[in-house]
Amino acid sequence: MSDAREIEVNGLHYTLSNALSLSASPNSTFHSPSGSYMSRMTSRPSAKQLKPFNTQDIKILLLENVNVAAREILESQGYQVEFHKASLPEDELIEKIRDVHVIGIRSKTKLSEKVLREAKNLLVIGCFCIGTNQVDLEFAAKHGVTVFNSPFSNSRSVAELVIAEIIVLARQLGDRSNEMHNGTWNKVSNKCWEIRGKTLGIIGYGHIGSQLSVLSEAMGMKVIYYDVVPLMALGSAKQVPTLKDLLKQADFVTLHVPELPETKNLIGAEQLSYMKNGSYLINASRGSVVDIPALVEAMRSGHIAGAALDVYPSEPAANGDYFNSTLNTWGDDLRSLKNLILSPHIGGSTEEAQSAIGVEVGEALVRYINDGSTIGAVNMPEVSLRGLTLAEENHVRVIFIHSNRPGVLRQVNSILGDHNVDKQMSDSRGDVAYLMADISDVNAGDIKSLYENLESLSSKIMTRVLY
Ligand SMILES: NC(=O)C1=CN([C@@H]2O[C@H](COP(=O)(O)OP(=O)(O)OC[C@H]3O[C@@H](n4cnc5c(N)ncnc54)[C@H](O)[C@@H]3O)[C@@H](O)[C@H]2O)C=CC1
Ligand SMILES: O=C(O)C(=O)COP(=O)(O)O
Repeated sequence: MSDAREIEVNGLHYTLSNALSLSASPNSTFHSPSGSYMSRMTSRPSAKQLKPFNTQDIKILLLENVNVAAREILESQGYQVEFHKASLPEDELIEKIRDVHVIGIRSKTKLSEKVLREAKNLLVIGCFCIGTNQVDLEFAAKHGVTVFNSPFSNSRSVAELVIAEIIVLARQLGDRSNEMHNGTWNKVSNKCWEIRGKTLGIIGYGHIGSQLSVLSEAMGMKVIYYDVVPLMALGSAKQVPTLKDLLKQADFVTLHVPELPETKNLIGAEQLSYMKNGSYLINASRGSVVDIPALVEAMRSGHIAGAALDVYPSEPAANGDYFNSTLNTWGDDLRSLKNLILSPHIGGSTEEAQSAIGVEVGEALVRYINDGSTIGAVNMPEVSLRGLTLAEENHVRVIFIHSNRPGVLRQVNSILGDHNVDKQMSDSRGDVAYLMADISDVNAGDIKSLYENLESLSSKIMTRVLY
C-alpha cells in the first residue's frame, strides 16, 4: 500500500499499512492454536485475528525447560522463540531480558525489580507453574507488564506425590530401599505403620490441599486442615481454628501455602514442639516455609519420626551436582538423617502437568499479545472484549495501561472521541488501570496519532494498538 509507514513501539516495528490490509486477509502464520479451549469459547467463523505488529518481531525467551507444547503454540504464531533448559544467572538474564517482549519461566527464575528494570521491551511474563513469588508482581504491574500463571494444572501431581510420601514415611521405605542398594537386608516392623485411621493435618486448603484431602480420605485417613480463611470442607474433613490445634492433633502435617512474608518459617522450633511425638512433616510448598535447622534438631531428637522435603530456601538453577553444602549450609545435616525423603522440587514435574501448563500459559500469552485480553492475569485487572469480525474493517483495538487516578478516562475519551468507540472496558487493580477500546473509522495515518496522543498523557504506563 502506498501509505505504508513504520513506527516503533516497545522496540517493535509497527507497519501501518497492515491496519487496512489485514482485515480481509489474515496473515497465514497468524492463527489461534487448534484445540484451544478459549478459542473454541470465543471464536466465530468470521472472527478477525488482530495483529499487534509484525509477529516475526515478537521475541520470546523461554527458560527452565518450559514444555514443548508452549513452544509449538508460540512458534506457530510466528514469534521468535529462544529456549533454554535451565534458568540463567542474573547477569545473563539481565542481558537477555533487555531484548525480549515476552519471558516464560518456572519457579527458579527470579524476576526481581533489579532484573525487570532492565526489561525495557517486556510486555508480558508467563509463569509456567503455580507459584508467582519469584516475580515482583507489583513492580511489573506498575510498568505495564502483565503476569500469567497456571493456577491448578499441576495440583493433582503435587497431591499424588504427597500421598506417596505419606506411605513411604510411615513404612520407612526410603531407608529400607537405601539399605538394600547398599546390600543390607533389614526386615523391621518397629515404628512402621498403616496410614488407615491416622490423622493428616493440611496447612493451606487451596487447590492442592483440598485435592489431597479427597485422596487421603479415600485411603482411610482422617483429615483436618488449617487455613487463614474459612473454606468448605470436602468429604468428612474438618477445619481447625488454629495452627496449634492442627499441629497437636495430626500424625502427618503437610504444607500447601504460598511463599509470603507471613508464611516464612511458619514451621520453626516452637511449632515443631507442638507436633505429636513420632509424627511426620511434609513440605512441598516453598523452602522458606520450614526452618530447616529446627527440623534437623527435631528429627535428631526423635520427636519428628520422618520428613519429606521437595523444596528448599536455595535451589540450584540447573540439574547436576549442585545440592551441596555450598548451596545450603545444613545440606550435610539433612543427608545424615534417617527417614528423610529429599526430592529436587518435582511436585509438579509430570508429563501431564507440564504439557497442560504449556498449553494453558502459552495460550494466555498469545491472547494477551494478539488480543490484549488479561483474563487470568495475576497482577492486572481482568479485562477482555469480544473479538472483532472480518466485517469490521478499519477497526483498531486500543489498550491503554495507566495510573489509576481521576480524570484519565476523560482525557482518553477525548483522544478516542474523533472515532466511533464501538466497545470499551476498563478496570483497575490498586494503582494500575487497564482500558481496552475497539474503535472504528480509523485509517493508517490515524493510528500513529492515536498512539502518540495516548503516549503523551502523564498517566500513561503503556499504550498498545492492535489492528
Ligand atoms: N513442589 C512443587 O512442585 C509445587 C509447589 N507449589 C506450591 O504450593 C503452593 C500452594 O499451591 P495451591 O494449593 O495451588 O495454592 P492455593 O492458592 O490454591 O492455596 C493456598 C492456600 O493457602 C492458604 N494460606 C495462605 N497463607 C496461609 C497461612 N499463613 N496459613 C494457612 N493457610 C494459608 C490460602 O488461604 C489458600 O487457601 C503454591 O503457592 C506453590 O508455592 C505448587 C505447585 C507445585
Ligand atoms: O508450580 C509451582 O509453583 C511449582 O513449584 C512447580 O515449579 P516448577 O515448574 O517445577 O519449577
